[in-house]
Amino acid sequence: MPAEAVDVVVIGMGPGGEHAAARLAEAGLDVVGVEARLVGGECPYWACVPTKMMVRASEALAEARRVDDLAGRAEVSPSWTPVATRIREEATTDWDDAAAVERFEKSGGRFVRGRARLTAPGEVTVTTDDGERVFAAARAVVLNPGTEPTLPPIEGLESTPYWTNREAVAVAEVPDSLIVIGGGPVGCEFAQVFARFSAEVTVLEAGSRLLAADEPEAGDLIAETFADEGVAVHTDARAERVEFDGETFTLHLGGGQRLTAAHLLVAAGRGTDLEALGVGAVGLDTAARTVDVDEHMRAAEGVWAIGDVTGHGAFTHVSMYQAGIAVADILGQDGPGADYRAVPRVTFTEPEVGAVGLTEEQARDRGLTVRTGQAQVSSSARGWIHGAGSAGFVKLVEDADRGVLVGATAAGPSGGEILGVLAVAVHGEVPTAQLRDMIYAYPTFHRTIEDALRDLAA
Ligand SMILES: Cc1cc2nc3c(=O)[nH]c(=O)nc-3n(C[C@H](O)[C@H](O)[C@H](O)COP(=O)(O)OP(=O)(O)OC[C@H]3O[C@@H](n4cnc5c(N)ncnc54)[C@H](O)[C@@H]3O)c2cc1C
Ligand SMILES: NC(=O)c1ccc[n+]([C@@H]2O[C@H](COP(=O)([O-])OP(=O)(O)OC[C@H]3O[C@@H](n4cnc5c(N)ncnc54)[C@H](O)[C@@H]3O)[C@@H](O)[C@H]2O)c1
Repeated sequence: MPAEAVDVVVIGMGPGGEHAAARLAEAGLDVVGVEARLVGGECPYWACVPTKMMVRASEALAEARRVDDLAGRAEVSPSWTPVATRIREEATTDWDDAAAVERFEKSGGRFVRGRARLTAPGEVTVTTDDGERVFAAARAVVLNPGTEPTLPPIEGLESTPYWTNREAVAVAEVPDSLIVIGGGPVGCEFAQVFARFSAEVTVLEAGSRLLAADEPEAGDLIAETFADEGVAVHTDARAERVEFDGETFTLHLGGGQRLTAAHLLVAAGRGTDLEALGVGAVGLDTAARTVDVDEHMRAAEGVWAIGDVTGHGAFTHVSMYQAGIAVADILGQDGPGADYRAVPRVTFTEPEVGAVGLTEEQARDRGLTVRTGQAQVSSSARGWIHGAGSAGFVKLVEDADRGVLVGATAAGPSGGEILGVLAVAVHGEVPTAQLRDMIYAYPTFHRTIEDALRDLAA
């Protein structure tokens, strides 16, 4: 089959791929964007956007339940209908990407629905419903395949109707009971949402704490909140076998312990099948977990990779940031390379856990002279005024030799928003002495940063 000559093929149109494909097409290149599922990727249809709509609704319930403490009396009768409707109609247009495809085509790109793989340097073969198409990309192939949920090795799991995030965002009704395998960001966000809508939820985490990528204090805080809200958490726990009898899942843990629930959500991490993507055809390791890229996102001669697959943080903002760098490089423009010192991340539980840069442990592992400072939100004037729902803390990680922050966590009410100040401090390497001289508005939650700076100096 003769190859169709093009300038660029983008494989996978997640947030970064869609952005890169459109910008390159607008720059006048002949761009083919290939997407197996929906243009926009995981984020708008099965991840960030619908889950944050769920979180928003569950926070409204939690606030309403605090009325009794603060403002009289409120009866709360949760209903999933407005959440499911919003996700179906507003967020995903019933999981239809027609508008996104049209937007891309208006930018000048050509869209192909299908599954693509590299078959030779510069050559991409796409399997579509109508057969195979081959493209020869003269200038660039951009890989943005994202990740798929990983199935943990639990006997019997594959033959059960377990959920991943894709089924969980699309539910029409809240499950009566739910076991969540995995206490990372995905598991914790879903667990709290469904519990606040009255599901009986159990989280099973193989490691010793929730939110393992964050400061231990963050995992402890979420575990305490879950205990208060009736979410059962089993850490250092692994399922060995699972059965489904048509109504109930039974998970067999080590030591004869069993857990049962009507539904099972697998949130045990994510990965990419690099073999299926054909990266071996350009000399890349098909057995690796991620595609190594340089600071301009170059993975091999004529191949750029962006997004989750690069292993620099599985976040939409990282994918978009990398897309911008790759586009500039492909267009031959000068520009700064990627800088990951201040990657912000927010887990949208309540308390919200915002973090940037290194954790204390990561900073120590790098051999830095580390000083930390910490303060509780509830001890600040605003936390005290706020009352119910004010749990949280700010933790600062300083490179004491240089007197700058290299990492920080803001957990609590609006933790992800307070993080903005800390991200600037880490990114700009603002001296901690200068942060101490700043004026922090009274009485805001972000004044907890000032308290944590005082603790850092003590
Ligand atoms: C439940 C959940 C909640 C999340 N919440 C947040 C959040 O609040 N904030 C945040 O920043 N991040 C969040 N994330 C992470 C975020 O979804 C991803 O980081 C983001 O989607 C960027 O991913 P990406 O650009 O690598 O590609 P993806 O969004 O994964 O898209 C890749 C696309 O490539 C397609 N594809 C793959 N292989 C091929 C192929 N061979 N041929 C053609 N097409 C292919 C896939 O179908 C997919 O559409 C969340 C993730 C999950 C699972
Ligand atoms: N708000 C956000 O920005 C947001 C939200 C959700 C996801 N994400 C991104 O998506 C990525 C994937 O998230 P995730 O939570 O699926 O993955 P994760 O890798 O962060 O967490 C998975 C957890 O599952 C546990 N686990 C693995 N196997 C297990 C088993 N057999 N039994 C019990 N526990 C097991 C792991 O120990 C780990 O703690 C994250 O890296 C994150 O960057 C971001």
